[in-house]
Amino acid sequence: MVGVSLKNFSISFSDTKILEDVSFDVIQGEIVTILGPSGCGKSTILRSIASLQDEYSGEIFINDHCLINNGQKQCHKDIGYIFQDYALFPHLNVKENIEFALYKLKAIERQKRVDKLLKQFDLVEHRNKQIHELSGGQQQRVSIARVLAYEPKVILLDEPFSNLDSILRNKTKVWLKKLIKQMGLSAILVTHDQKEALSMSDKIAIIHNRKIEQFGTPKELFESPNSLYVANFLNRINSLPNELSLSLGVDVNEESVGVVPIDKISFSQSGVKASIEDISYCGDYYEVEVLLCDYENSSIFIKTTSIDELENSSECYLTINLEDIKVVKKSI
Ligand SMILES: Nc1ncnc2c1ncn2[C@@H]1O[C@H](COP(=O)(O)OP(=O)(O)OP(=O)(O)O)[C@@H](O)[C@H]1O
Repeated sequence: MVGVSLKNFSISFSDTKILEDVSFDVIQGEIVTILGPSGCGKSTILRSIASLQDEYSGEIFINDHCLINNGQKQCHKDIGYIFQDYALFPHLNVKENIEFALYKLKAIERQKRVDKLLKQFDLVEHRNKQIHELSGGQQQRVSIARVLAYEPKVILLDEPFSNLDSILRNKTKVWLKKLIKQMGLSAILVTHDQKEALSMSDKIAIIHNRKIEQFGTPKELFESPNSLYVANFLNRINSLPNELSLSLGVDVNEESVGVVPIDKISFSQSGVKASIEDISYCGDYYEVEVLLCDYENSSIFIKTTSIDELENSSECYLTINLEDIKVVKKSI
C-alpha cells in the first residue's frame, strides 16, 4: 500500500520557483531518501507533507487521503516529523517529553506505552533526566521515541544524524532502519550524505534544477545513472574527454559523456599517457590526480592502494577498461 504520494508537486516563494512537477510514491515499510544540493527544496517537501507549508500546487496523499480537500487543509495525525535539532521540550524530562502527545490516553495506557518506548529505546535509566543532561545520541533517541509514541504511519526525517559522531551515526542508522521496517512505516529521509542515502534507502529521489532528475533503487541509480549530475552525486567519478572515450571505442556525442569511477582506473606500463599532478593520502588508499597528456591536459583522479612506483616519476600510463565506462547525458 502507498503511504505517501506526491503528485505534480510544485512550489514557489516570491516568484522564485523552487520545485516543479515533483511526483513520487513511498510504499509502506519503505525508506525513500531525497538527495539534492543545499536549498533545492528537500525540507520544503517534508514541511508540506507535515502540513506546515501549504502554498504548493499539486497534491499530497497520506494513505490515500489528500491533504488539501476542496481548499480545506486536513492535518494528518499519522505523520511523525523528526527535526534536525530534535526540537525537544527543554523544561520537561525524558519521560514527560515522550508522553507529551499522549494526553488523550488513560493514565494506565499512557504509562504502558511510555514504559515500552523507554525500554525499546534504551532510555529506562534516563527517564527522569532533563534534556540538557543527555548526550546527543540520547537526545536523538528521545526525539524519535516521542514521535513514535503517537504511533504514526509516516515518518519524516530531516537530517536526523547530522549531530552525531561517525560511530554513533553508523549505529543509529542500522537501528533506525530496522525499526522502520519492523513497524512498517513509510519513511522519507532528507540527507546531504550520499553514502547514507545508498545504505539506508529503498529508493532515492535526486533533485536537480527544480525537478526529480532520477528516482529508483540505490543500485539502479549507482549502476545506471541517467545523467552526469546523478553519476557525480552518488560516486567519485571521472568524466573522460570525448576524444579519449571515442578512441577507447565508446560511443559518445555532443550531448553525452563517458564516465568511469575513480577506483576503476589503474596504473600500468602502457596505455593512456599521463603525468602525476598530486598524490593525497586518504588513510587506507591514495587519491592521485593526473593530467592526460594527449587531451589538453584534462585532469582525472585515480584511487589506488599503492603509490610505490609513482613517487619518483612524473610520467605514468593508465588502463581504462571499456566495460567500466558508462555513457550518460551531460544534463537533462
Ligand atoms: N517560507 C519560506 N519563504 C521564503 N523562502 C523559503 C521559505 N522556505 C524555504 N524557502 C526557500 O526555498 C528554498 C528551499 O529551502 P529548503 O529549506 O527546502 O532547502 P533544502 O534543500 O532543505 O536545503 P538545505 O539542504 O540547505 O537544508 C531555499 O532557497 C529557501 O531559502
